[in-house]
Amino acid sequence: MKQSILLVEDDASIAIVITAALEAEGFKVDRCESIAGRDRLLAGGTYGLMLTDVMLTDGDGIETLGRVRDQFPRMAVIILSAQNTLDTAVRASDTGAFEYFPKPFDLEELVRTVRQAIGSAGNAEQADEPDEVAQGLPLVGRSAAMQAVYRMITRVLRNDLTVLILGESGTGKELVAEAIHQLGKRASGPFIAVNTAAIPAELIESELFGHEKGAFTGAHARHIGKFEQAAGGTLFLDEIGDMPMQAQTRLLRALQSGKIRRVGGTEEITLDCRIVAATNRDLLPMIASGQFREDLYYRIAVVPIELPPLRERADDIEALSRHFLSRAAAEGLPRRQLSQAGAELLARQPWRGNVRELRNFIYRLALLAREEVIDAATIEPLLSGDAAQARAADAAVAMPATFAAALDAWLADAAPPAGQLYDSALAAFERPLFLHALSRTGGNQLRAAQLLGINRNTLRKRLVELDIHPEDATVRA
Ligand SMILES: Nc1ncnc2c1ncn2[C@@H]1O[C@H](COP(=O)(O)OP(=O)(O)OP(=O)(O)O)[C@@H](O)[C@H]1O
Repeated sequence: MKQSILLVEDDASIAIVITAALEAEGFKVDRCESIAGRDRLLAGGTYGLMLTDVMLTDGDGIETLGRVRDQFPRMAVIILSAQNTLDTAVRASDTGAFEYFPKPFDLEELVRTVRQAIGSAGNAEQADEPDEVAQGLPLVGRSAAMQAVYRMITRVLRNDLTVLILGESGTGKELVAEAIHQLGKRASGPFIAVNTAAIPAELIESELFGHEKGAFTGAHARHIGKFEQAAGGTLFLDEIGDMPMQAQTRLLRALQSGKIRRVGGTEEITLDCRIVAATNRDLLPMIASGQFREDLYYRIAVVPIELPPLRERADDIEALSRHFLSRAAAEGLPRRQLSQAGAELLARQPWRGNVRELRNFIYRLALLAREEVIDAATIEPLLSGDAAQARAADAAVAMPATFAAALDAWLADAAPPAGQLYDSALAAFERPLFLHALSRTGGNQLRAAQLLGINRNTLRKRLVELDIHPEDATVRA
C-alpha cells in the first residue's frame, strides 16, 4: 500500500514541485494550506509523515505542532520554512520534528529525508519535551551558510557531544557556543568561558583543573578550576589551538577518563559539563607539525561547526548592520537607519575582522552620522584606511554620547598599541573635555582649570602635550 504524506504548504508553486517529486517516488500526497485544513485531513486519514510550512494562512504551523504530535506520536514531521532563523530551527527541533528544511531547499535532499523519516517513523524514540521553550538568540543571518550552522546547533542541543567551532576571528564562535549552552539541556547550569591563549602556560593547568593549598609556591588556598566551576553547565575552551602541549595532554587525559584531579590533589572529580571548544587556527597543519595533539583533535572535534568568514556570506551583512544599528540605539547612541545604497556598499566590503569589525564600524557610524538615514556617501569616507585617524578623533569628540559604547568603538578603531592603552585613552578623553571647558570659559585657562577642578599648571602642560590651542576652542564653541 502506498504511504500517505500530508503536505501543509500555502505556496502553490512549492507545493506542486514537492508533490510531483514525492509522487514520482511512489508516495500518495494530500495537500492543504492551513492549520484548519491540516487538522481536518489528519482527523480523517492516516499519514506516515507530514511536511509542514511554518507561516500558514491561518497562523504559525509550529505553535500548534505540539498538539499534533500528542495526537499522532508515530507520524514523522518535517518542517519547511522561509523564516530561516536559529529561532525557527530550534522551535522546529523542540517539537521533535524529524528535520528542519530552510527554504529554498534542495529537492533531492528533501525526498531523501522523507524516505528516511518514513523508514524511522513509528520506531523512532520519541524526542523529549523541551525543558524550556527555546528563546531566539541574537544570532543574525539567514544565509545558506548560517542555516547550515543553525541545523548543526539544533543537532547537539539534546546531547552532551563535544563541539568544536572553527572560524576566523570575529565570526561569532563564542556566540554560537553560548547559543548551544542556552538552548541546550544544560541551560540552567553555568556557562564558563576560558580563553586558553590568554592564560600564561604555567598557570593553565591550575586554571582549568584547580589546585590544592600548597600545591606550588603561591598556592595559598585551594582554587576551584574551570572544569569544576562549569559543573552542570558548559565549559567553553576558546582558542584551543593555542593551548600549550603539556596542558593539551592533561586535557586529553581528563576528556578520556571523564575525571580530573586538582593540581597537587589526590581526589578524583567526575566531569559534569559539556565541552565546547573553538579556534581560529587551522588545526590540521598544526597536527602535522606536532603543535597540536592529533588524539586531542579527534576527542574534541566530535561535532565540528564551521563558521564561514563574513565575506563568504555577504547576504547577511545588511541584516547584521541593521541589527547592530538598533542595538546601538538601545545602548543610547543616536537612532539611525540605513539606506539601501548604504547597505549595498557595506555588503561589498571585505570585513577581514568579520562580524566584530562590522559591528564596531556600525557603532561608529551610529555615533558619527549626522543624518537620520545613513547613506553610502557617509559610509564611504569612513571606510578608507587614511580616515582612521580622523575617525578616532571624531569619535573622541563625540564620546559623551555614551561613554562605554564610544570607548568601545574608539578602542576598536584606534587600536592603541599594548602598553599605551591608558595614555592613548586618556588623551582621547581629555581632548574633548578640555575643549569643552575652554569653550565654556571663552578660552580662559584659569577658569577652565577651575571648572575642571584641576591645577592650572596641569591644564597648561596637558594642553601643550595634546597640542590644543585655547583660541581654537573658542572658535569651535
Ligand atoms: N551572527 C551574528 N549575529 C549577531 N552578532 C554576531 C554574530 N556573529 C558575531 N556577532 C557579534 O560579533 C562579535 C564577535 O563575535 P564572537 O566574539 O562570538 O567571535 P569569535 O569568533 O568568538 O571571535 P574570536 O575568535 O576573536 O574570539 C560579538 O560582538 C558578537 O556578538
